[in-house]
Amino acid sequence: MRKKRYGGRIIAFVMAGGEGKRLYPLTAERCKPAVPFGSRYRLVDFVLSNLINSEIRSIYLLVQYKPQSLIEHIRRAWVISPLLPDQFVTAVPPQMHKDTLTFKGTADAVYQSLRLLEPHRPDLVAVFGADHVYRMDVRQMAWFHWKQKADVTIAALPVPMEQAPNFGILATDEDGRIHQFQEKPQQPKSMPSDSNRAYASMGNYLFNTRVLVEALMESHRLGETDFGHHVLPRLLKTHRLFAYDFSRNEVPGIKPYEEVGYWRDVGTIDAYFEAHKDVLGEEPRFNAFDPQWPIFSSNYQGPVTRILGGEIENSVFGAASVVHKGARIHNSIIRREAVVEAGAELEECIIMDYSKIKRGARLRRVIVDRHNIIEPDTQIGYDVEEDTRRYHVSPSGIVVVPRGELSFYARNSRGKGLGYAE
Ligand SMILES: Nc1ncnc2c1ncn2[C@@H]1O[C@H](COP(=O)(O)OP(=O)(O)O[C@H]2O[C@H](CO)[C@@H](O)[C@H](O)[C@H]2O)[C@@H](O)[C@H]1O
Repeated sequence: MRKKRYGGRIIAFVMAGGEGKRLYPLTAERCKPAVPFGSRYRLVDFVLSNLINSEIRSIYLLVQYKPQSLIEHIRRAWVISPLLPDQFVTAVPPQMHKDTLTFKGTADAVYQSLRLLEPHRPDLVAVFGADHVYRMDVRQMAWFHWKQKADVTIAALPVPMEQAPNFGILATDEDGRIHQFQEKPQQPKSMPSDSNRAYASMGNYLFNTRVLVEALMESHRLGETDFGHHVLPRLLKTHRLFAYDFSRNEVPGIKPYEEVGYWRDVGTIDAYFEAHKDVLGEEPRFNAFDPQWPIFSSNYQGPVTRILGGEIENSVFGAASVVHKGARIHNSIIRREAVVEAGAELEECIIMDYSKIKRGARLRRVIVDRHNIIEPDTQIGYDVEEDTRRYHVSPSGIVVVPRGELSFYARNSRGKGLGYAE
């Protein structure tokens, strides 16, 4: 497994300002990195866990769009230790220097935060996205970067051709040196070895610190704002850019049945829904509960889940949920403090925190966002026309019930909506 180690100092900027338009309505009130995932995570937990497990523990999280849920989550879940000042996850809003009130793009976000590097004097800066579900040992990428004497290394993996226009697409020499980079090309080129797939950037970069600082100062001067569109194509002409093949990354503890190099950009409701299927089953494609590579999240102190009866198959539950007698739950994910009442039926559903599915309601292929009450005997997922009138329906027919309104608090028996589920 991992034999050689990179010995320099690495600081991380995690770009967590994404609006996630295609995940609407899950991103109506929160940024994409704060979108809940699985039974207890938010999307940002994956990149943060990967960095922490890779011993990169000085992390600046660049936030912008609707950041409140994300900031609250970081405050509760990601305090490393006040005794270790070099180990932190800090949310950084736009610095409002001169003319800038916002981050104008990913490169501008890092440019505005460059001063934060000064006290650390890192050898490398990891600039990572915050929106993906995966496990990665970043030390292996750093070792590759050092060995190749790279200025910039981009983590990359093959994707099916039909998805390629959503990504930065690379072409490399045999040793991984990049000779072409196109951000989201209309007509992507396939890999020479596989005409059905293109080699895509994962949006995770390692930069030699000086190269990054000089490149971003130049970008700022030129009015460039984005890594994929501007900075990387320009650096390609003058510097050594390499692609790190993510399929070679070996995460300790991976089970034989798991997909090697599992990585999902859950950018749309359909992709988000599909990725949830990967965490279910006796042999899940992606197992987030690996003691050798833990995915950390909030440290919840409430009660455990209570199952009072019902018929349950292939489903996972967050803490403090309640399943009443006579409920049927199949192939579903029930997050924290959710309640499924007697006679309610859930088939392939994601029920988020603090939501209640009342007696006799039937839901099929539905995502219920937080703080909702689904009234008794409601049917969702059985009549597309009706669902389209009332909710959001994705191209493949997944229904999303948006986050509950403030009236939820008034309707909830405790008047607050945050008591333990009953
Ligand atoms: N203004 C801003 N401030 C702070 N953070 C911001 C931001 N705008 C976006 N982000 C964050 O930056 C990351 C990249 O998001 P983008 O929307 O810029 O690119 P996209 O994911 O489309 O492509 C990118 O990621 C894909 C892989 O998903 C690559 O293939 C592609 O080349 C690359 O550009 C995300 O984590 C997002 O949350």
